Amino acid sequence: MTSKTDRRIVAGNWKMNTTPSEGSVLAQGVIDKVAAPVGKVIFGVPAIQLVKIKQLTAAAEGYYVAAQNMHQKADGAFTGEMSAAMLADARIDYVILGHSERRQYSGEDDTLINAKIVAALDAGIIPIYCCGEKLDIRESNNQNVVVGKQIEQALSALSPKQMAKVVVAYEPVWAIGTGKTASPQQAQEMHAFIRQMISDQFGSEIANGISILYGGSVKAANAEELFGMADVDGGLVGGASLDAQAFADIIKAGQ
Ligand SMILES: O=C(CO)COP(=O)(O)O
Repeated sequence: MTSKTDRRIVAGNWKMNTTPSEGSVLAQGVIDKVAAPVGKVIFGVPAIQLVKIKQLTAAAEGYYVAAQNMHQKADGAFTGEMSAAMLADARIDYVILGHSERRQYSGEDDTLINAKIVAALDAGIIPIYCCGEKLDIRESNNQNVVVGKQIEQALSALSPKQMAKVVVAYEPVWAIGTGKTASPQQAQEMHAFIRQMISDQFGSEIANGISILYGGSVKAANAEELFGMADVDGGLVGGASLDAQAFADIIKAGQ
């Protein structure tokens, strides 16, 4: 049976921050501070840094690299886009898909995100699928309805074999970049709900093997408590992943 430690992932989402020079210093700083992380550590870096950070992490056990987006089509006249095959050829391990900032600023919906997830899996890239509700939905206590629908639209058409590879990140929009964190209990409730949904459709073995990460104002001070919850397998960290010491402390939280 898969244990919580097997599912452990701490991923940084640098978003549109760091120049290539700064990014290399940041990634190396983290690697130097945490030589053998428990579980996996992922750097989600700007496209221009993917190859360089992959080279830098190649010799560092436990470290992986994620793209922050990807196009759903195999190739063609899509100026400015990047395909799954390009990521696979560069040996990029993961791709963050469906982040709320892409939903908000680039109009991505779960039908499109599903197509991207399938394209990533076909190329051997692991999707980190982001879901999460906005503040008004949380205030009206409809978070399970909204997140349930996101999960269903983005993931329910996958085969069990495909689903077993997906990483899910629950990122309540009201907690992203706001300094407001979901309480450990709120995170646990939603993560348990997501795992139950996956179990209902794909079976308990697949559901128990999947990593479900929490994202939204994770920092060293709250990581241990959040990651200590039964269904919180780690984090997708924005702002705090831009500081080597802060991110290193989060990687080590609760270990
Ligand atoms: O969006 C996030 C990670 O993808 C979370 O960002 P913050 O950690 O800055 O709130």
